Amino acid sequence: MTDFLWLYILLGVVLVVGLGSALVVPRLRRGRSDDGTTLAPPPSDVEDEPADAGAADQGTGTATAVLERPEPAAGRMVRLRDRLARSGSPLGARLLTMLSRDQLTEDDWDEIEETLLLADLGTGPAEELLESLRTRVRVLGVREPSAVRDLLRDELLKVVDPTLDRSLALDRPVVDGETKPAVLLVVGVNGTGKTTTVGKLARVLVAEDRSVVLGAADTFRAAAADQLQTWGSRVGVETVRSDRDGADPAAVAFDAVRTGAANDTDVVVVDTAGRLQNKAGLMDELGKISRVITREAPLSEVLLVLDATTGQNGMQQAKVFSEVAGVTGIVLTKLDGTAKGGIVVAVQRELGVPVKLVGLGEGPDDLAPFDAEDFVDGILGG
Ligand SMILES: Nc1nc2c(ncn2[C@@H]2O[C@H](COP(=O)(O)OP(=O)(O)OP(=O)(O)O)[C@@H](O)[C@H]2O)c(=O)[nH]1
Repeated sequence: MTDFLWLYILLGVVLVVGLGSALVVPRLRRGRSDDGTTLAPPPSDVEDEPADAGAADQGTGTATAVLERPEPAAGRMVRLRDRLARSGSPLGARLLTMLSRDQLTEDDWDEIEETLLLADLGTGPAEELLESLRTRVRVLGVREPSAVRDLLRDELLKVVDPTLDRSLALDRPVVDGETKPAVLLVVGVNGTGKTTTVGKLARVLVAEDRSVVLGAADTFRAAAADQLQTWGSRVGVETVRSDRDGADPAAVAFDAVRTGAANDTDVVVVDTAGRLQNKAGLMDELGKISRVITREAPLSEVLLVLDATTGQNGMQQAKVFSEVAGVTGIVLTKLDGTAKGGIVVAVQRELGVPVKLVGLGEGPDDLAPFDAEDFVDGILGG
């Protein structure tokens, strides 16, 4: 009898332990997401599937008690005027002074050309602008300051090109009858302001009442994911990330898009490290990220972030990124820190894609949709 009693106790213990682990283990496997979303590994039949696909962890960062209300994005470019004025003698002011001289000699025209080149406009657009100005000044004989200003405004506007479509592609694509999020991939050399731009862009989208998920696929710099999560949590936006240093960026990007699709999110914005070790390495990394993302949803935009203060020097790297990543739009950051606005024109010409957004400072709402007229008025200074 005593022998049977021990047997019953043993059976009871086995049952309790078995039941407990059946309930607890799956919960642990779901990661630390507190909104119930599960981690989503990429399809296993993929030949270039990331080694640690599905390893991304999710930090919702939505627990912040008071969410910030980002400003509407419209009209932000007006700030450019003040910022440019503070960053040194604006291009426009110098040109206006020269063009208003009584008799414009060859030396004056040389000086004007030099000013345009120093402003990073690039040789082609600078010559074009100069030619046009020379003809119109000769024909019209304008000297009166307001007429000179109008003329210069006109010509600058032409080279900046107000006809380009600068809107972000945010329409949600439909794949096999399912509406997916619009996916924006953000690439560029480290230090140009990618992570900050993704954070600011989340705010622009939230201000437009869109739901957003951020993907912290810059797994190279450990602090980048924290930085992004902080940006997101301030406006109630979820950040999908990995807590493991050096995790596969493609896996994190995939998980972010999967999470966005599962939650019926409008836009997923993916930050990348994009370190320019060499062209082949970069092609490998960005190629893998976009291939893995497109298994879940097509890429709506590939935005290249460029630092305006690096001017023509940044152009070579920009070209490599544009060749490798199929860039659809440019974000020009730190425009507040340079008097050389000409880079807007040069980069559009070189890469053949429009500047869509500009960074005008370090403040959370210092990212503006690019507007050609506001930009020209900004560099003309008033
Ligand atoms: N003045 C100014 N500073 C900016 C702007 N955009 C970004 N920054 C600053 O540029 C610095 C670098 O920004 P990050 O966003 O960390 O750059 P990143 O490209 O993500 O860098 P990695 O993560 O190393 O690749 C930060 O100090 C930003 O505040 C801008 O439009 N104007």
